[in-house]
Amino acid sequence: MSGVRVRGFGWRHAGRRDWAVRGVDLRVERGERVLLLGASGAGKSTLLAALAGLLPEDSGEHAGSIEIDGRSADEARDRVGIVFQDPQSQLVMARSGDDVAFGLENRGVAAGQIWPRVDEALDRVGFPYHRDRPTAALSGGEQQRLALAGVLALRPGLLLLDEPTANLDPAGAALIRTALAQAVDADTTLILVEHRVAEALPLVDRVVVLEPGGGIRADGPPDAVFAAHGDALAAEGVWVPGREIPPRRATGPPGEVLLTAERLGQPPRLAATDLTVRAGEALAVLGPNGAGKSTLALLLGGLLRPGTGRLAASPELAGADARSAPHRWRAPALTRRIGSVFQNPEHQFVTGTVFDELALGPRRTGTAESAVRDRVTDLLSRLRLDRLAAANPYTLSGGEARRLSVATALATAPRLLICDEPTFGQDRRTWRELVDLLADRRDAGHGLVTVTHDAEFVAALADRTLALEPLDAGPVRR
Ligand SMILES: Nc1ncnc2c1ncn2[C@@H]1O[C@H](COP(=O)(O)OP(=O)(O)OP(=O)(O)O)[C@@H](O)[C@H]1O
Ligand SMILES: Nc1ncnc2c1ncn2[C@@H]1O[C@H](COP(=O)(O)OP(=O)(O)OP(=O)(O)O)[C@@H](O)[C@H]1O
Repeated sequence: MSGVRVRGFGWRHAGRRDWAVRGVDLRVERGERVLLLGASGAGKSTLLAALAGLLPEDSGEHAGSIEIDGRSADEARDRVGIVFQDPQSQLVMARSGDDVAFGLENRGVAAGQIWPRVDEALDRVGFPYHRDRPTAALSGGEQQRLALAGVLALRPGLLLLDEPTANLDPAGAALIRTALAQAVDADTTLILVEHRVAEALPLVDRVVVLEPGGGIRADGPPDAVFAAHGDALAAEGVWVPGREIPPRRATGPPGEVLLTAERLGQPPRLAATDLTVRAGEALAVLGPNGAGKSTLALLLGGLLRPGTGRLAASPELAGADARSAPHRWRAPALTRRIGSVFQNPEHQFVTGTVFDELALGPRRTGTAESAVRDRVTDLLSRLRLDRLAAANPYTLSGGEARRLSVATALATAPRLLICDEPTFGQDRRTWRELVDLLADRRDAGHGLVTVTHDAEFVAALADRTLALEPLDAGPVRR
């Protein structure tokens, strides 16, 4: 028997009342290519982790069974390759090439084959550096390419990918799709989780939709699934291809200047950049992986001291503060003036519950407790996080964690909000809710800077764009 057999499978994470997945029956034959869909929190990542044998018994309660090529998921681990939603959590070695080689060594690949396979995999994903590049000096998109190279090098029989192109620029995402199409041969089974359905469709021949709360909502060839269930799936949050997304343009002209950057740079991560940020305007920062977008976000957010050039806040943003450079402001003043959402939400949380995480900023800036409660309750409900108020932030799904990090930055009602990839990993419904929330802030006169690869987000919300040029890393030597 070959392929994947899931029978009555369920999993309830320790500490949670609700089952993350339940009653799932699924058969996937060897060589099939499946797109696994479902609303944020429907249990897609949990099911992938179960298939990869990565849900330890003591971390939750389990029902039903999983078999891969006739073996349990635990026993079949050497046939499976998985790329997690957060690629950084997967990188273990200090040097990029060693990270890919590590997996091959673990699986007993002959020594003479290891480095040729490492270099081939790095080429396939367009990794732009020599294999000695430190993993700590990679941008988000570069980390994602490396995590993919690590898995493709293994040539696994079952390939499990959780949002593998979410951090990539459009050219990088297209390259990865080509690499995947080549890697997935008749002997390889692919199960792909990807909210952006249109981009994933060329890679798959079947769509399986998880029903939040249990079971499978729809299963079959993509055209048939969307023809039969398109309206219902769109209403539940699935990105059904071909549906219009109404834009949210600014309702008035931009207001006062909040920040001015002149020749602002951070060699070698960001070349000298000029820009102004205004109140009542949504500015989108675009550019290829590694161009310095996240570095610019940290600089504008006052979280990194400028390497070169100058960054100054206007009196409109700095108030009576004599210091105009945001990195010189004390923490409470900075939090009130500028909110930052990092690229990796899971590195940002500091308290034990979702509620406390949201309350932290307002409490630190001296807001009265009753006002804190009102504000937190409002954000929880707008971002569909109410049922998770008591959950530990580190146990959230990818999409839930992303929404929490945006809500956290908004909780102090800062005049300026800087977001690094705010919409990554969102289903269509939560994406819309995030866009509306950010648009409301802009229309209320707040400034908004977003770093993004999300073309739909730019089309829906951005009033102005700034495209960073690629940094010239020179030709790659392997
Ligand atoms: N380690 C954990 N401990 C407790 N609960 C968890 C844990 N991991 C996930 N959950 C919960 O299980 C549910 C399913 O999460 P999962 O990550 O599988 O969803 P998902 O469909 O992949 O969502 P997304 O599209 O947002 O990434 C969510 O409600 C989440 O909060
Ligand atoms: N700690 C670091 N030390 C040295 N170089 C770094 C460090 N972090 C990132 N870099 C490099 O700086 C450049 C800019 O990184 P940054 O994360 O700002 O890019 P980005 O445009 O946000 O990329 P992505 O779209 O992939 O997220 C990249 O070439 C990256 O390899």
